[in-house]
Amino acid sequence: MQLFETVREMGHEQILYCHGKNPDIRAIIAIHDTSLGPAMGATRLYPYVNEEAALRDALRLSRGMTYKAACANIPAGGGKAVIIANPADKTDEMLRAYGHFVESLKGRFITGQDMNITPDDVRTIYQETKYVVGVEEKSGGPAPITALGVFLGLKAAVKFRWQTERLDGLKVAVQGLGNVGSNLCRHLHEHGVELIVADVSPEKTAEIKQRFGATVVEPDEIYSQAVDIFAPCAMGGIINSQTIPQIQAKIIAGAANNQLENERLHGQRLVEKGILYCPDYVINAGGIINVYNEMIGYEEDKAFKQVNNIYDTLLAIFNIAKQQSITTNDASKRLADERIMKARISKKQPVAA
Ligand SMILES: NC(=O)C1=CN([C@@H]2O[C@H](COP(=O)(O)OP(=O)(O)OC[C@H]3O[C@@H](n4cnc5c(N)ncnc54)[C@H](O)[C@@H]3O)[C@@H](O)[C@H]2O)C=CC1
Ligand SMILES: O=C(O)CCC(=O)C(=O)O
Repeated sequence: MQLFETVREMGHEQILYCHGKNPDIRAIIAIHDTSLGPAMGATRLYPYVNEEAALRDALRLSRGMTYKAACANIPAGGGKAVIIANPADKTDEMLRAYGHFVESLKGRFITGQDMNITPDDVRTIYQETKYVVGVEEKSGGPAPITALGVFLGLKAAVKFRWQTERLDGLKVAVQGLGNVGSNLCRHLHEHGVELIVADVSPEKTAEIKQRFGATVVEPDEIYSQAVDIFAPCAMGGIINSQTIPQIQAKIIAGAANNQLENERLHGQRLVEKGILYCPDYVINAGGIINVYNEMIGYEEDKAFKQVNNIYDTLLAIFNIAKQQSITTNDASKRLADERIMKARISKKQPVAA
């Protein structure tokens, strides 16, 4: 990868490579855009196959955070960090060393909990830096409110597609039953939805089967299920040339970041196949909305009101996409770009930064 060429093309401001020998740590903090405010984005720990895969994930995730904050109308920029490690090798020392790197950015980057980072880990990082959100004593982990936002976004998609407020009788396939996926299953079950689920963890599938009567399928069988809605709540890149031909659902509404492997190509393929796609960074904004509110002084009512807006924002995006014959992903990106551009003009920054 030509690093400077890539970041120029994607619009990143800064990439910080964090390295330590004792404790052993390799992490990448990517700051995409701070036109709207300090870069916010949680930290993911993952055993990436190589460093390029980790960098690519950090670059795409951080850019998604810029669009996410802009579409949610939150005065925050986009950033994200990845720690390259096997979850089994995670130590408190590693997390504290990582906290030092976050602290060194003096608030330009504010982080929280993504995959394989637990609320206890957030507390450990918090020992070294105050630039951490989603701390248990404040607003808590953002996953339940992210799941609520995804649920509301899914309802907006059902309303747009089938002109109904009701979900009972629908079948939803949920991929990934972690912090967000399990909470989404709860909302759907409470509204009479039939669940088909998959996770690489047999403990998690067993729990969701027992709690909500879900049907469990193998991870690679989740795409081809005869369902109304597919809800990806695990890794990104899962909507691609291999999976699109298998998908029978008419709506894709899930929490995973960066669902489209190639935004232009696969966004267009979904349109051709008549599948309504809820742009990930719009439907999964509940987390950033909640942690942003924590940062400015948490008021639960205010945060929930903003999360409720996800429903209307998505309906507006679906309508723009329909009227302008563009993909829903392009419609949401236009909304984000307009807001970022306005902020740059009012701060007298170059508009094409
Ligand atoms: N936690 C939050 O508030 C937010 C999370 N997201 C995104 O939502 C997704 C899920 O986040 P969390 O629930 O917090 O993560 P998590 O780590 O709690 O859950 C992920 C789940 O996916 C499962 N999984 C991994 N690979 C899989 C595969 N190939 N097939 C099926 N299941 C698989 C894991 O076993 C785990 O149960 C991630 O992409 C994350 O970036 C986005 C916005 C906010
Ligand atoms: O938890 C955070 O720091 C912000 C939310 C986030 O990272 C995400 O939406 O992916």
